[in-house]
Amino acid sequence: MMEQYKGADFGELSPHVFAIADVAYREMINEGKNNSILVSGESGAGKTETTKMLMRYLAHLGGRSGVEGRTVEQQVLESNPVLEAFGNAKTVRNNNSSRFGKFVEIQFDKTGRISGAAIRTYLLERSRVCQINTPERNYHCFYFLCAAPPEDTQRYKLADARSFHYLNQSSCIEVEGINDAEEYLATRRAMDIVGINEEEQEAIFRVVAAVLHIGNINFAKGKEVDSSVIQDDNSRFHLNTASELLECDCNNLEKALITREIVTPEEIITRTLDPESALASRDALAKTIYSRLFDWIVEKINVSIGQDPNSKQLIGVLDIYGFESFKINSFEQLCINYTNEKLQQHFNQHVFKMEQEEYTREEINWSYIEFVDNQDVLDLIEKKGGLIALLDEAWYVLPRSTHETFAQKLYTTFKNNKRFVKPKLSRTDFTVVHYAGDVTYQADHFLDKNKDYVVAEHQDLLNASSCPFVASLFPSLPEESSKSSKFSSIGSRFKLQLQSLMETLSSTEPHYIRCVKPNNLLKPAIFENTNVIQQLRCGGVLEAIRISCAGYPTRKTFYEFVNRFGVLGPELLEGSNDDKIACQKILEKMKLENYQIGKTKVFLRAGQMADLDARRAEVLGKAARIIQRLMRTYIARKQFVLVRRSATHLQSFVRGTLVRNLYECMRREAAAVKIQKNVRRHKARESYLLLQAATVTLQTGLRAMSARKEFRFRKETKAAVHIQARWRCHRDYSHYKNMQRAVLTYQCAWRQRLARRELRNLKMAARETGALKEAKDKLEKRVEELTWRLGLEKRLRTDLEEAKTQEIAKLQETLHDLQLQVEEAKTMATKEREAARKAIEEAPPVIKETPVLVEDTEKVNSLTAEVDQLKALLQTERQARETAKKEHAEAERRNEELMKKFEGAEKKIEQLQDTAQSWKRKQLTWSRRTRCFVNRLLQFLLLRKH
Ligand SMILES: Nc1ncnc2c1ncn2[C@@H]1O[C@H](COP(=O)(O)OP(=O)(O)OP(=O)(O)O)[C@@H](O)[C@H]1O
Repeated sequence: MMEQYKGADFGELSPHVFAIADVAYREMINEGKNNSILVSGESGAGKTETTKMLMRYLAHLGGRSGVEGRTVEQQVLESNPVLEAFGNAKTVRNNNSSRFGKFVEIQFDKTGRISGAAIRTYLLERSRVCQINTPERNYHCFYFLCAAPPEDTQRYKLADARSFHYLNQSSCIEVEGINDAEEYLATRRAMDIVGINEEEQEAIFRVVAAVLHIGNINFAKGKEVDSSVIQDDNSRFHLNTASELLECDCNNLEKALITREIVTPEEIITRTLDPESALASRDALAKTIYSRLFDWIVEKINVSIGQDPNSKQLIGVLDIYGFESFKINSFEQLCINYTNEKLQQHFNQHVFKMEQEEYTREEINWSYIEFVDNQDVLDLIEKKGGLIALLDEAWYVLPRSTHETFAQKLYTTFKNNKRFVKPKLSRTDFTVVHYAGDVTYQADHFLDKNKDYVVAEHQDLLNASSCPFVASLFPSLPEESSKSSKFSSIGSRFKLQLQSLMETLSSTEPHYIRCVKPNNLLKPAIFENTNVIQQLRCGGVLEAIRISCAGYPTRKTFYEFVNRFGVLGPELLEGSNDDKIACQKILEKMKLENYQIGKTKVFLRAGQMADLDARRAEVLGKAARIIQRLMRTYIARKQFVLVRRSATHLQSFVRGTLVRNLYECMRREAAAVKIQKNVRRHKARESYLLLQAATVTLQTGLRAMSARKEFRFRKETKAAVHIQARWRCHRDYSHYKNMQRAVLTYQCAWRQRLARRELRNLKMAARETGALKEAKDKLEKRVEELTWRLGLEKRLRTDLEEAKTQEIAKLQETLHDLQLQVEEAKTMATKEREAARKAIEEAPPVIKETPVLVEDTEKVNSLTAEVDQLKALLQTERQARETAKKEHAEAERRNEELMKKFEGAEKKIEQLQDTAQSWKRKQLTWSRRTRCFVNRLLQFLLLRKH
C-alpha cells in the first residue's frame, strides 16, 4: 500500500492515511512548508493506530541509514510501544486507550530524509494509577511487570497482579489479545532500540514495582486523635519493599505518609494525618512518582532520538485523546474534551472561518456556508472567568472552597450560558454542551485533581534517595521556583500547553484525519449507523464536505500562479506586465470553468489545480526531455571522448602489462623447462646409474654363476679325464697283464713242449752220440748264458719297475694298483724263473739218458732254433716291455700334463674365485648404493608430498 500511494496524486486513489501523509510530505518537499496532520476522533476510533501508520509511512519515505544500526525512524517507531506500555490502559471504550496526548514532530533535512524527532506529551491521566473501575485496567506496564519472567518478579518482590490494590480494584486483570508476559519482553526490546539502557530499564521497572507496593500500604487509626499508623505486617512489608526499591529510608517514607509539616513564620509544626488523609498522601505519592517516571521516559526518548537543529522542515503528527463521555466524568474528561474542542476550533478556523473570510476579502462570488462554531464552548472553559479560571480561583484564592461551593459558583456564573447546563436534582454536577455532545461532569474531585504540586515531604524523601535514577526524578528545586510551582494548577498549565500546541499547528499547513468509530462493541465489520453519522456531524465533517464541494480549496496569488503556470502559455505573457490578465488568459487557454478571480488571488475548484499541475508537468516534462536529450548528448560525447582517451591509456597500459606478464611468463616457462630438463636428466641419470649398477651386479652374478658352472664342468671334465685315464690305464694294464700272463703261459707251455721235445731229442742224441756231449755243454753254457741274461734282464726290469713303482707311488696313490700288478708280474716272473730254473735243473738227467748223437745234433739244432725263437720271443718281450715302458712314460707324461692342466685349472679356479669375490664385493657395494638411493628417493617423495 505504501508503494501504491507513494507519489500518487491526491484523490487519484481511494482515501487512505498514506495519501494524507504523502500530500504532507510532498508539500513539505516542494513548497518548503511545515505540515501537520491532526488525527482526531472518539476514544477507540483508531487515532493511535492511524498515527503509527502515518509515522511508518513517513519513515518509509524519509528513511535513512542511521548510526550504530539504530535509525532515527526506527527509534521514532519503536517509541510507540514504550509510550503505550506506560501511557496506555484498557478503558470501557478501548482496550489500548492512550491516556495522554502526543504530538510527534518529525524533522527532515534538505534531502527529505528524517534527521530528528521530538515527542511532546500532554496531560497523562494520573488518577488512573490509584483508581480504576471494572472493566478498566491500570496502565499496561503494571500488568506486564507482574507477568515478567520469575527472576524479574522475584527481584522486585512482586506477586500476582490480583494481590495489588492498585490493580485489583477492577476485576479485569487480563485483556483479550494482550499477552502481558510477551509484551513485557517486547517493551524491553523497544526500550533497547529507543536508547534506554539496561541499567535505566532496571531502574524504571523498580520504580513501577515500588508504586505497586506503595499502593498496598494501609493505615489504621493511631493512638492520638487524627493520627494513623501502618495497619499490619503486610503493609509494613510493602512499606519496607517500596523503600528498598526506591532506595530511600523506610522510616522517612512512613513519616512522609502519615505526617505533614506546616511551615509558619514562627516555627515548623508537624501534624499527623488520619488514616484517610494518609491514604490520600500515599496515592498522591504514587501518582507523582508515576507521572514523573512517564515524563522522564518521554524526555529520555527525545534525547535519545535527538533533534536536528538545522532542520527547517517538519511534519507534526498529533494523536490526542478522543472525545470522552462516561457515566462519571471528572476533571480528566474535562481536560480531554477541552482539547478536542480546541482541535475542532482549529479545524473550523482553517476549514470554514478562514476560508470564507478570505472569499469575502477577495470579493469573489460566494454564498456563506453555516457551520457549528464551538468558540463559545472554548470561552466557557478557557476564557477569563471560565471554568479553569474558577477552578484555580477556588483553590488558590478561596482556600476553604469545597467541590460544592465550586459547583455553586459555576451555576451562578454560567447560568445564562447556553453551553452550560445545571442538571436537575444535582448539587455538584454540571453539563457542558460540547461540539460532540453533552457531557455531565461530577465536580467532586475537581479541586484536588487541579492541584499540581508535590508534597514537600515526598519531594525531600525521594530527592534523598540513594538511587540516582529516583533522585533524578525529584530534583531539588530552587527556593523561588519551588514556591511558585507549588501553586500552579494543572488546568491552567494544560491550557498553556494547548495554546502552545495551537500556535505550533497554526504555523504549519494542517491536514486532518477524522477517525470514525464504527461500533462500541470493539468488534470489526459492525457499523452502528446512528453512531457513525453522529460522529461525522459532531466533527463537522459534513460541513467540511459541503464547503469542499462548493468552495475553492486551492488559491494562489496572481504572481504565484503566473510564476507556476506561465510555462503553459509563455506567448501569453509577452507584452503584458499585468499578472491578473495573464492569469485569466492562461486559465482561458486551459479551458477551465467555475474558477474565480479575486482581488489578489485566483480561486480554483477542487481538482483544477491538479489538472493544471498535470499539464504543467507535461510541458515541463517535454522541456525537460529536450534539455535532458541535449545534456545527455553533451555528457555522452564528453564522456565518450574521455572514455576513449582513458581506454587508449588503459589499453596501452594493459597491453604493456600484458606483454610484461607474457614475457615474465615466457621467462618463467623457459626457466621451468630448464629446471624440468635438469631435474629429468638428473632423475634419468639416477635411474640409469641405478639400472647400470643393477645390471652390472646382475651380470657379475650371472658371470660368476656361469664361471662357477664352467669351473664345475671343467673340474668334472678333468676328473672324468682323470678317471678315464686311470680306467684306460687300468684296462690296458690289465690287458697287458693278461697278455703277458697268456704269453708266459703260452711260452711256458711252448717251452715245456719244446723242452720235452728237446729232452726227447737229447735223450735220443745222448743215446746216439757222446759227441754230442760237447754240443750239449755248449748248449748248456748257452742256456746258462741265456738264463743269466734272463736273470740280468729280470733284475734290470725289477729295478726299473721298482723305480717306476716308487716314482708312481710318489706321484699318486692310485697307481698303487699298477705297482701291485707290476709286483705281481715280478713275482710271476720270479716264479717263471724258478720254474725255468727247475726245468733246467731237471734237464741234465734227461740229457744223460740220451746216447744217440745224431739225434742230439738235431736236437741241438732244434734247440738252437728254439733258442733263436726264444731270443726272438725275448726280443718281442723286450719290445713289448719297451712299448709298455713307452706307454708308461706316455701315461706319466699325460699324467704330468694332466697335473699341469689341473694346476692351471686350479689357478684359473682361484682366479675365478678371486673374480667372483671381487664381483661379490662390487655387488655388495652396488646394493648398498641402491639402498642409499632408494632411501633418498623415498625421502625426496615424502618431502614432495609434505
Ligand atoms: N485501521 C484500523 N484497522 C483495524 N483496527 C483498528 C484500526 N484502527 C484502530 N483499530 C482498532 O481499534 C482499537 C483502538 O484504536 P486506537 O487505540 O488507535 O484508538 P484511539 O482513537 O487512539 O483511542 P484513544 O483515544 O482511547 O487512545 C485498536 O486497538 C484496534 O484494535
